[in-house]
Amino acid sequence: MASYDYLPATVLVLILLAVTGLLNRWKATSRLPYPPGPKPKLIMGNFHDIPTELPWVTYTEWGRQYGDVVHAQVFGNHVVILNSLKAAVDLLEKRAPIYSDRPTFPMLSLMGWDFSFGLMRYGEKWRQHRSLFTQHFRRDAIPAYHPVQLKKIHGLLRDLLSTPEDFIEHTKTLASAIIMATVYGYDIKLKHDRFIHLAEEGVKRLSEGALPGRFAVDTFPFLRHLPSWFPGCGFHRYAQNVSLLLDEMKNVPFDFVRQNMRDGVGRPCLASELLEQNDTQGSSKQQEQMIKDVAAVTYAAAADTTSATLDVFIMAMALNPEVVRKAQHEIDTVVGLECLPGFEHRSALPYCEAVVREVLRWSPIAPLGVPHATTQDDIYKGCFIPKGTTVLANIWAMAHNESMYPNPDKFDPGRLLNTDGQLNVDDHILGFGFGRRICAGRYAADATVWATIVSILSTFNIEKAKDVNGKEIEIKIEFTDGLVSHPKPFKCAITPRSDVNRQLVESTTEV
Ligand code: HEM
Repeated sequence: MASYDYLPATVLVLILLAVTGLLNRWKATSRLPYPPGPKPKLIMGNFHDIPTELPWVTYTEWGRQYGDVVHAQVFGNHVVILNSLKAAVDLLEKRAPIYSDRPTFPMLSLMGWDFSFGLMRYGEKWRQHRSLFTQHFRRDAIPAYHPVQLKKIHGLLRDLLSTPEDFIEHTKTLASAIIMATVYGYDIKLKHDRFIHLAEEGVKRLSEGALPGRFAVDTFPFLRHLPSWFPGCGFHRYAQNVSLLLDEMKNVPFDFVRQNMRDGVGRPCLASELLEQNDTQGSSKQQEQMIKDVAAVTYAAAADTTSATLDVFIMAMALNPEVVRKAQHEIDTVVGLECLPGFEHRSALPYCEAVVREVLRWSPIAPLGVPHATTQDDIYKGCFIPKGTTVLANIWAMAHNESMYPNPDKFDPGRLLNTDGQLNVDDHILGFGFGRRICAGRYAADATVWATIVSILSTFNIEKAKDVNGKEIEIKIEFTDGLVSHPKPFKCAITPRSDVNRQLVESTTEV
């Protein structure tokens, strides 16, 4: 047939194009070096140089040795670490169109976790999901959540009154309770809550499954095409189980919302609002799936981050009694002793605001943010950054930069205030990340964290715990590894400031 006559020529042209492309790429790469970094070994690259424990500390050290932008390579994959705010702003914000992708891991999509727009590739689907989320979590939408946030925070105060030693459990419950109430209109039960169990399991399997090196398929993606009975391919079964769990995690709370809407007992919440819109507009199944996905992302992104931040706050207070006293003095002066603080007091509490900002700076709970990735080759300060590079913002290094924050390990809210006691201009919260992938829930997070911190400070003292001999138990400042880094368990004493405060907490009601 005539069309076959063109085949050899077409193949030749395609080969020529490919060779030219490769040549161009080779020329670019051979002309310009990658950013400086530890010398890679053959095949494995820097696999053995990348630490599994507290990698941000090693990356900060690399920053001192090699500069603000450090390059490493793992089995041919490029990784660039940004150790300064300037480099993060230059690349992740000013060049956002090409630095807003997320790296892909075969295990992530096999498990079904790529439903989350927080981990999704940059593109149209991500844009739609993020925009749906933002409608409900943009700055001016947050005041609608204040009543539910305060109600759940008052529940936390009651929990701290009855079992203060379980404070880590209580901050976790608070973070979950706020999210479940705002997203699904659901009040969690304290023990054995099915929704929370599903959500926690889903998030746990994500951190286990996405752990670098846990499954060979992430290093050798071709393995995904081999059947599950093939030796070393057990990851298929693991992924399938997680995927079933995720389906339940997304669907079960929605069945609850739908049932309540039908019974007319539903409370306004994100899911019911979205479902109503969807029903009245007669939208598609695909639209409903997007609503379920976006709602489910919220739990995954919000619960752990918020509770870890509150645990950092409690640790910082136990270590810094003078900060507790100053903040309490400010609250007593502005709010008085007869009531609990509310959002209307916020602008009159600059010292407390500085405490919140210092908590987020002193120990950022996502020290390396969430990895970004490049969608095009790029050149920065004379160095070549290839398309597909994983880009890590070392938030920990930026927050501990001595020239911006002298004596950075010291917890000192005063560094964020002018001499007149008002907040200084440093209001860039590094802990929320950068550019188009910046934390989409930051306004909700900020409101919850602020209100919890001032509510606890207004009613409780936080001090080091004492042993049976009355000797203070030292607190080790240690954090866990992982995408979200929590303080390692520590003991402290959380006691009501006075009988008046105790009664105030007791007088808050459950309804
Ligand atoms: C103090 C608590 C929180 C901290 C420190 C935090 C921090 C972060 C960070 C560092 C990122 C990655 C940013 C980047 O890629 O540059 C992120 C992403 C995200 N966060 Fe948060 N977060 C917090 C709470 C929340 C809450 C309460 C919600 C939901 C209500 C939320 C929703 C999200 C979402 C959806 C993303 C993914 C954004 C995207 O990929 O487009 N976060 N967060």
